[in-house]
Amino acid sequence: MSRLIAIEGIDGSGKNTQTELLLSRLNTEGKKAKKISFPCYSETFFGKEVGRYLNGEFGSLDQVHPKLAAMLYAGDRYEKCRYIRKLLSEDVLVIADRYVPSNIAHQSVKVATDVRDEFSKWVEDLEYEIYKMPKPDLVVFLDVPPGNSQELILMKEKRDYTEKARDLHEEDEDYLKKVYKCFLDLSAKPGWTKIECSHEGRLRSVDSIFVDLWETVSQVINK
Ligand SMILES: Nc1ncnc2c1ncn2[C@@H]1O[C@H](COP(=O)(O)OP(=O)(O)OP(=O)(O)O)[C@@H](O)[C@H]1O
Ligand SMILES: Cc1cn([C@H]2C[C@H](O)[C@@H](COP(=O)(O)O)O2)c(=O)[nH]c1=O
Repeated sequence: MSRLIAIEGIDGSGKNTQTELLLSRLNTEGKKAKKISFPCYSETFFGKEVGRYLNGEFGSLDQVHPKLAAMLYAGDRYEKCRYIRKLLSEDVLVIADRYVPSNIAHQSVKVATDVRDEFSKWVEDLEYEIYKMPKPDLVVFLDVPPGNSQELILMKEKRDYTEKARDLHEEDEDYLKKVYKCFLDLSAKPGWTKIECSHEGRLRSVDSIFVDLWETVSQVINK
């Protein structure tokens, strides 16, 4: 059972929370599973540079060309490519807390709408063709609207790469709204499942969201 499952969503949408629960449930069920989180801020050469980018050290959001930012994230993932391939070859289920779709959603919204598809294709070529990253078998979008996620961002623990409560991406609410819309559009594509994490404007509980996530993942791993 070689499977790569990516959990996606905007900043502060509960990806870490849900991927930890998923890993623990898979282990309880006796499945071989590992979790990997991107960016790998402290482990990889490019991950450290991503931290500097998100701390604003290379310029503001509109000063850093999205292709250059995307290349930092892609480089970080490429440094983990061999590890992921090894796990998959050993039939270990790999749960990715963010993967290539994060690069598409977060970087493509910085370019004009008429060239967004072209930009997304460029990211896919870079990651899947040039770097030969394995493609995910399932992408789950945790649908938390930006209004709900802002509170969660502020609940996060301090990060090593920044002293700020909100990093370069998180502090720009208009940008996060565009990223959210982009994820919504992507989640209609084949291979994606969307989980609605809020109801009537209120965030659902961690446990109830996990019920839906487990049902979605079970269908893929039991195929
Ligand atoms: N459904 C929920 N209800 C209430 N609090 C939640 C829920 N999901 C997550 N949280 C809390 O929100 C904060 C952010 O969650 P988490 O770190 O899982 O998000 P994330 O999507 O991984 O964030 P990021 O990608 O920006 O690092 C944490 O403090 C977590 O405990
Ligand atoms: C993997 C990846 C991430 N991003 C963006 C998404 C977030 O705004 C940050 C990472 O923050 P987190 O709190 O550590 O999740 O970076 C991106 O633009 N491209 C990517 O590939």
